[in-house]
Amino acid sequence: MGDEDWDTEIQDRVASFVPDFQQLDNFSGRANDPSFSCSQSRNSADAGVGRNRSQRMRGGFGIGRSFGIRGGYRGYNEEVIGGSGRSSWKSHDKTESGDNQGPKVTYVPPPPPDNEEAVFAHYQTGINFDKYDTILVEVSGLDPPPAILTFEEANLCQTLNKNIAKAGYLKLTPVQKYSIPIILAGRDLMACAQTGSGKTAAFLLPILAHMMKDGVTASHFREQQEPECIIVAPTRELINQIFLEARKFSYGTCIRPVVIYGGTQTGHSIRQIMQGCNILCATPGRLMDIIGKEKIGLHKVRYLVLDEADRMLDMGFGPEMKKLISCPGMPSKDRRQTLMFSATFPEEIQRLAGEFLKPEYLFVAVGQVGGACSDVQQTILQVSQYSKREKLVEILQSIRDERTMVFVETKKKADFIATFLCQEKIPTTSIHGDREQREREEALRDFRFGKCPVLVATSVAARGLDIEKVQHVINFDLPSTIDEYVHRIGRTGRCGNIGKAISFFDSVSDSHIAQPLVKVLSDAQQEVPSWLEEIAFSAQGTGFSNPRGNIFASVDTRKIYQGKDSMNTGGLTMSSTTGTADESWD
Ligand SMILES: Nc1ncnc2c1ncn2[C@@H]1O[C@H](COP(=O)(O)OP(=O)(O)OP(=O)(O)O)[C@@H](O)[C@H]1O
Repeated sequence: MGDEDWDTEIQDRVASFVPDFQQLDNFSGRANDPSFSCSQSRNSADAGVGRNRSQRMRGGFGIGRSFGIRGGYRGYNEEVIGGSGRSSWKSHDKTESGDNQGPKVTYVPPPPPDNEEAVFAHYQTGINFDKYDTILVEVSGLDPPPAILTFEEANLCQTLNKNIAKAGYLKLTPVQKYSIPIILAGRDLMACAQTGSGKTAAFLLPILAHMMKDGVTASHFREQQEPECIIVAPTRELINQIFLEARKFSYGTCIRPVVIYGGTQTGHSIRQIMQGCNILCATPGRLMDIIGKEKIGLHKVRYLVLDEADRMLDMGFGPEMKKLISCPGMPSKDRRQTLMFSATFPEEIQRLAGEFLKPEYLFVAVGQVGGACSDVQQTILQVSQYSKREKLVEILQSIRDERTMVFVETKKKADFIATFLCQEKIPTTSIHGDREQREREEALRDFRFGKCPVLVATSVAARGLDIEKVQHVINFDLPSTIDEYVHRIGRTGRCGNIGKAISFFDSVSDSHIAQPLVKVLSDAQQEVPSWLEEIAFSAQGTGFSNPRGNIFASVDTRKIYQGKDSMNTGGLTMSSTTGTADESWD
């Protein structure tokens, strides 16, 4: 994972997927060997694979390319922070791409299909969807509105209700039951709920309902647009997915969502915006670039949403988000509604979030904060680096063409493993930050539609992606943090469906994660192998004694820091509605 440095992507936009087959033999059993190379990954940052993992555990906003909170090193490969966005909000950059380095980006993504059937295409909820109702929910903060139990109680307008029905939504998920009334009541919110449990609709529906009630007018062609809502997410594919959800729920209304993200032609982003923009879905780099080019005015922003908020606030994107909220024209936190969603919310990130949220924001925790989705059957296998490829092939051959995501640590390795699997006659594609955006989207399409049932991915695909029928996740390499593990395995077992996650544990390189892994497994009532318990036990006293790396909160951190000056303690009371969360992670 250490190779996913943010600015390497700028330099290496034209990488093509033409793996060097001769190199494959060199790869055997030397996954972390920096000497191992591949022709399409001409990226010196890949040498970072050998970095000491402990470097990744430090926190706080910093400068440059140092490592961040919970392994949140600067930027992964998720989004290029445009040159203009780094130093000032205003762009003086005249290049099309907005990036000062690297070749001009000319990719214009194809427009999404706009026939009604395609807009509302969805997959079925699974057999465990109703079990969501038994998950404990905790709400903290002053005077929260009561949860709703049905869509009718939300009192949304007719068009929204029709769209909800066409999307196949019959019942609210827990995060929706609690978040929708909170957002409708105009409150700021930090919400944490397990992967695949409907957080996107939990913020989109009430925002759209408000906008409809307020009589937001259709925006027409203008050089500068003033959106009412800005949604940011860390990866291009995820923000595109959120845009498609926004387009679905706003279907037949005058509200116009627009998506802009890196790796595509900036001129295309500008043209999309100029045609009218009520809801702007953006990755941070492109957003700051467009603001710098004064194509977006911020005066009317009433809703600011940070999806995967812990990621958006850590070292990678935190500085950009801070810049965003201090851009000229951006309403102060008192005059906008700020909403944060994720499946994981480390304590330090919650503290940083206080800068963005009104002091009396509400905190919703569905189940255990940062807990793995209980619909994913987790298996940990002890496999050494030298046996991983063989084991992978054995597993993939036994599960045949069931859709599988294989996570690896580096971009180079993603290409090598993908090529290797193709040679083994297993149709495979790959997604990572060294691939051009066109290739990334093609890879996702090939995977989504079953042309390639195996997708080898780096952390770029770990969060948020909602792909039908992903039955398996394989961690060929375990990630450096437990939160990343939780997000990765959450690509399966979504919306009440069952999924399986298999992780290769190499006791030489993965012992740092043994303790939090044991905790996550046991919290999700999964079998914990005795060898893993032993490794976790022997790791005690080595600096990892807190199972979540000492920076994880099970609940609203305002409770822990109540009365301490450094914390945002505004309006904290407990108003647990259906039970209490497990606080043992503190
Ligand atoms: N009430 C509902 N009824 C039926 N399907 C739903 C409902 N809410 C959400 N879904 C579907 O469940 C899937 C997962 O939702 P979503 O992507 O919003 O999850 P998430 O909680 O944001 O996950 P992640 O943490 O991985 O980002 C989507 O396909 C979505 O359309």
